[in-house]
Amino acid sequence: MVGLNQGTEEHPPGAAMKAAPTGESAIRIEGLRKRYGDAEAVSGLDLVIPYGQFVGLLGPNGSGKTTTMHALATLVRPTSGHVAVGGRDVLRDPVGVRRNIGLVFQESALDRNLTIRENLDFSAALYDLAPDQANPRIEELLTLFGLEGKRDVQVGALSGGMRRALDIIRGILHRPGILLLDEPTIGLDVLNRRFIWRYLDRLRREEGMTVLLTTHYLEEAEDCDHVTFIRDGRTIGAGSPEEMLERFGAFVMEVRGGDPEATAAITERLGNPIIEGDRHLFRLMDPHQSIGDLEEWARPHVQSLLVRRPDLNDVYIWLNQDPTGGEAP
Ligand SMILES: Nc1ncnc2c1ncn2[C@@H]1O[C@H](COP(=O)(O)OP(=O)(O)OP(=O)(O)O)[C@@H](O)[C@H]1O
Repeated sequence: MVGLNQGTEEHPPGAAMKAAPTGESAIRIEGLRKRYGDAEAVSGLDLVIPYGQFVGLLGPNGSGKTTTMHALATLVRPTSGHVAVGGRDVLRDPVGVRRNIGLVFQESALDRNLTIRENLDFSAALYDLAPDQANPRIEELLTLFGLEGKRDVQVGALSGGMRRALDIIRGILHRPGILLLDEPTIGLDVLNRRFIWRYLDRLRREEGMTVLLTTHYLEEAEDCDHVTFIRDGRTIGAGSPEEMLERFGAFVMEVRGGDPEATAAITERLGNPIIEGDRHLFRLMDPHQSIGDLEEWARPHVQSLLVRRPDLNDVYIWLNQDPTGGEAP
């Protein structure tokens, strides 16, 4: 991948910023704390991301995801701890950090009164992209995202989905080596979400881009190399999605609307369930455990009963109810 920024001493203009400069991690967070008055938004977070990895930072509302992203993007000053991006410390070299990252944040960075093209030209200028570098890139991305016919339309007149696509174009215009995505697909329909993920996947594979993602759509994190679940600003579980699913169990028996007798009988066989609304999730650790008789007995006593493979949504619910659950055995 060619870095189109103006360059620094280590990365002169046009130098290849192929992901993996010597030894450094793309992202290194050590003991990050951020306090707002008496409240602690992030409480000692550690996260190290090697170059080229796709990592999900997952957690409920208010768990500290955006604050962490903002600390990485030099928008929030850590109260304590050490944060480095692309080998650069966010406090000592914020300009160097910003030059090498792309941001797609919850709040759009677009100016609603400018047209698409004006927004992108402005962004290109911010990253010191020369017009002969920026113009083909802008046109390529507008075409790819189906916005080429709208280049002269004011951003305020675009649909929410188009604005989000434009936010993403803006985030990757300068070919950053490291991309921070804070709920990038919020508000997009399924087709647009899939499209954007296919494109980001291509960028990762072809250009070795490092991606840190927060999302509430946990299926988007299934392709991550690593996921870190946080709550109250602390890690409550971390590993590859496969490892997390394995720790959760081989299968899950999902029961809705069971009468108390049925729920008690299943609990006796399978252990305490994870309860979410009217759903009881029973974890089956042994893939060979025979439960056919239990299923048959329970079916008439419940509204629905399904035995299925677990997914990251199950892991998320489990860890939020049992924050020690995600620790490696
Ligand atoms: N500028 C601020 N001033 C005071 N408190 C803040 C500020 N920004 C965040 N917080 C608090 O810090 C905590 C973490 O917020 P943060 O936005 O990082 O969570 P989040 O995990 O990104 O949530 P969501 O999923 O809702 O976006 C919350 O309790 C929030 O109220």
